[in-house]
Amino acid sequence: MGKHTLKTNITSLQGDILVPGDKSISHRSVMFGAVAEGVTTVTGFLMGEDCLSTVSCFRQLGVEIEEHADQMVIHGKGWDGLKEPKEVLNVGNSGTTIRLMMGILAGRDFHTTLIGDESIGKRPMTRVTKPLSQMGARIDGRQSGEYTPLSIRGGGISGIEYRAPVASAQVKSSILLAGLQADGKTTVIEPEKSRDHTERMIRQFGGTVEEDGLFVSVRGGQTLKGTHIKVPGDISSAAFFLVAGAIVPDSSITLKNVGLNPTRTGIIDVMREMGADLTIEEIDGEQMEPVGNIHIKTSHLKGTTIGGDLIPRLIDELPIIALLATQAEGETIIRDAHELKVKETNRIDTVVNELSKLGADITATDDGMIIQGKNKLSGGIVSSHGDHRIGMMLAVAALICNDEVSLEQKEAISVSYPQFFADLEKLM
Ligand SMILES: O=C(O)C1=C[C@@H](OP(=O)(O)O)[C@@H](O)[C@H](O)C1
Ligand SMILES: C=C(OP(=O)(O)O)C(=O)O
Repeated sequence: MGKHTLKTNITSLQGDILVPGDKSISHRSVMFGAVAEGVTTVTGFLMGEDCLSTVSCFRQLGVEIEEHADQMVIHGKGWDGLKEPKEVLNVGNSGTTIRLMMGILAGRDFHTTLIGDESIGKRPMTRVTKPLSQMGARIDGRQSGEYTPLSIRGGGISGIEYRAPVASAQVKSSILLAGLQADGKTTVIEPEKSRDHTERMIRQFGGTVEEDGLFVSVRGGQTLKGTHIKVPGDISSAAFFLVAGAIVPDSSITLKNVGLNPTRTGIIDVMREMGADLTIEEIDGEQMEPVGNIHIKTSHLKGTTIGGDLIPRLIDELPIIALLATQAEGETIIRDAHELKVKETNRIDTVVNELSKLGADITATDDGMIIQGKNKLSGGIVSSHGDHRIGMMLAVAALICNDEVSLEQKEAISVSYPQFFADLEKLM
């Protein structure tokens, strides 16, 4: 947990980055592969700590998963192929792992206990335990099922119609995964549309899902069939280089093989609105998920307002967008982003506190932040607070700092982007 001196005063970033696999899609490829019948092969899988937590949990549930240099091979034996684990399952730092897995376990007639790291222990779980209990799963946990450790005994569940109080793909996916095993029909109604990788993947594994605006429904008793998944690059990882390219002088970067699912491209809309010099070349129209190359150059930016149904389309990018806003002309307002408070850290507080240490003019609000732009950043000692996205945002901030910057808890970055510093170096 040592201190790491970051590169500062960078005069140019040039080159190409092959963006690592999408974290959301990598998790789902293992989960769907595990409950499908037959073999699933996955290329482009993200070897980040979060996705490896998913792999280890499903191995403990009796699923054989082979890790090769070029692909993952998952030997699915259907829903009934999952077995009661002998030990507690540890999801590490991964909210996606625990919430989606609860949906799968809700349909399984055996007992499982789930734990995670210190950060997971503070993240709200009744958003999934409540609807899954309504479906008939027996779940308990610390503070009436709000926090880990959680225990679940599933099986014999029935479909529900559920109005989700927050736009969350983890909540939606958890309920849909339970719904695929429930009696009758299950419908989730979201306040705003969240990422739809689960819906796409149900279809790719031969299942059926109905979508009608903010309504998503599945019927129970569906058998899924193993398939091949080609995981695109993660736009949430690309985001750090999109912002770096826009704010570091004399830069020109191409991000290759980036997933361009419209439920994830909020950052592109915002950067264009702010005046970023960004172009996209779409490739390979045959995949379940659209993919393209994004080119970014040093840009003259102006402030903007970000809120409403745009928020779920860029929720994980808000820390790096806050940094972008410090370099824009005028004020940027981020609102309707309460969800930032329940991520790996309270991302409103960590972004505001850490960027303030570097000299940014940024204020926390109840549901977001307000940033005054055209701000020279200085230097200082900052921390990721164990949050990968905060760590990477601070490393990008350092590139434009005049004085020395040291980063504490740098290792958190391996959760979603183990090669981050190696990729950044390539551009210098
Ligand atoms: O479903 C997913 O893969 C994710 C959904 C989002 O969380 P919420 O569902 O809590 O919004 C996002 O922040 C997370 O990084 C991944
Ligand atoms: C919030 C995140 O992930 P998770 O919820 O899976 O921990 C993230 O990756 O920014």
